[in-house]
Amino acid sequence: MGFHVCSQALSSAPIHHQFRYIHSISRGVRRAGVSNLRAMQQEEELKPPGRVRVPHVLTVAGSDSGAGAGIQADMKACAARGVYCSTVVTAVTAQNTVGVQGVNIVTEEFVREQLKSVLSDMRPDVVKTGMLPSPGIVKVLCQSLKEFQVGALVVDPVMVSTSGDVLAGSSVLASFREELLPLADIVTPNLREASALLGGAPLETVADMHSAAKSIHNIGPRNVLVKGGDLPSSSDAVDVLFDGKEFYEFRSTRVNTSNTHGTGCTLASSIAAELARGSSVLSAIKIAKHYVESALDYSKDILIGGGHQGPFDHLMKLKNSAPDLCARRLFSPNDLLLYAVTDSRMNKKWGRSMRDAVKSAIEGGATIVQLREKDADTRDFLEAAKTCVEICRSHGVPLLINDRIDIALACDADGVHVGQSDMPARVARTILGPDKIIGVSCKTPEQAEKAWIDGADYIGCGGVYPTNTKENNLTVGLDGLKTVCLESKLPVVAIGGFGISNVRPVMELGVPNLKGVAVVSALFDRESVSTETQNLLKVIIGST
Ligand SMILES: Cc1ncc(COP(=O)(O)OP(=O)(O)O)c(N)n1
Ligand SMILES: Cc1nc(C(=O)O)sc1CCOP(=O)(O)O
Ligand SMILES: [Mg+2]
Repeated sequence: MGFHVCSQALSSAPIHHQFRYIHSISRGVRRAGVSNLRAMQQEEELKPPGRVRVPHVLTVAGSDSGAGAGIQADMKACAARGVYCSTVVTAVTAQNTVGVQGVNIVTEEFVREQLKSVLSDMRPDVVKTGMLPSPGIVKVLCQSLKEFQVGALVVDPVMVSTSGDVLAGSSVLASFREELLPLADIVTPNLREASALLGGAPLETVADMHSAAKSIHNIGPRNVLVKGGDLPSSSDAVDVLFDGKEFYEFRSTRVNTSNTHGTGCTLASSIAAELARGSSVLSAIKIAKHYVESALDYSKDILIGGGHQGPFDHLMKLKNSAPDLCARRLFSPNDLLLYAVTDSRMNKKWGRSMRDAVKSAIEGGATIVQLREKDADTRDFLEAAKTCVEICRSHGVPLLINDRIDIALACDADGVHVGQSDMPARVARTILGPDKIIGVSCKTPEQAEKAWIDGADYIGCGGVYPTNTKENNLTVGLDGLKTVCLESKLPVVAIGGFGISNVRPVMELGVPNLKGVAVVSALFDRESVSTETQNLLKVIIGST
């Protein structure tokens, strides 16, 4: 299959070079009688200018109607790892979290047709196999792989589902041994599959796994990963890799969850995805294992189905929309009512930590918080921000970071606030994705229009009154605020010089877009942040 040579030769090359090279090598090998170099040149010439090749895995597997395993798991894993995934369906199963209720095997002719469609045109970098339910289908696959060579072949020798149902009978075993495994760059049996491939002797210890990996390697695959997730004698999950020379052990703490349906498919397709991205076999396994563990850990408390083995969340996003599991919720313009903006200098002056400042503001009734820490050390800022995220989330109050998109991402804040000379909102939106809150400072209707086009959620308009908190800040006054509010398509929070004595006229402007006031010194340059917040909130509520 050619992958082994590539990975050895390129292990120290930068990842994007490795990726380009794997494409070139695999294309080169495909053309019999043409030198690799010539084929590589032709390949580059064939690529239309300005178009980018993307890593691509073809999965040849069965469909799982419950979507925890099989083709569906492979597609989600590849999507999560940033790799395109095409599919050849070998069987359609009726399946849920209880078990497999039915299997409908696709004809050999139609599997061949699917393989030809994908391999002749779309040229996947890596083929990954899962459920191959008949010796005839294994034969068709092996013939196609010889006709259309690919960069690497990952074989997950699926035989029995996690619920204990047989997905490939013993007749398939001989085809695996004689035809498929000799073509594989890596095969990933679990304990039962490894035992079945070797004639049925049970594997009970890590030493048994070592000798099984070696024996399976003798059948022909370049690498054998025996997965020890079910090993009764170990409290850790141990997987053993044998590459023909060395053994490697991958140990990880078991995730305490029953949501493990599809872990085998996911690990194999994640390995395939990493190989397609240009990783060596060893790195691909490491990255894939880490990814599967993170997804299992994220999903350990999700509930889908009534059976004893649930699916997990490959994209680690489902809980964002489950209000009972996560206090995070979508942005509402009413969150802007009393917007507390912290200030590192004021915290220092009053001997307050960022955490205590945020906690007090929330206790006083702040409806949204922004960490505006202009001279905080990055590491300290990140640590404090993580604590503030926890506090805010436990109170259902959104937390935004001023200016620093990196800190917002690292602490998983709810969003950012950026000004006219900070990172453009359009770029921040691309980096942060659709779910985060983005606010933009605007002094004019034109800036407000641009913020809307760029995908912001709200604008901050000021300085309404003069302020000592921000140097050289242009004041727009109540009239400027009103003009911006009337033109803005986004909700507006007013900022600059607000306190108990002057907040009422702003709230009484009577423009529907104006949703609240953002305040720094009147809350944080005071002895009791919670009392000041409470008192200001009373005035705001009283005037709305
Ligand atoms: C709610 C809100 N509005 C405006 C600002 C000011 O942001 P910016 O113009 O980027 O200035 P700095 O705060 O970075 O000095 C804000 N922070 N919050
Ligand atoms: C951070 C900030 N931005 C402003 C703007 O006009 O965009 S005014 C300002 C400072 C607001 O502080 P205080 O509440 O202490 O006046
Ligand atoms: Mg800024």
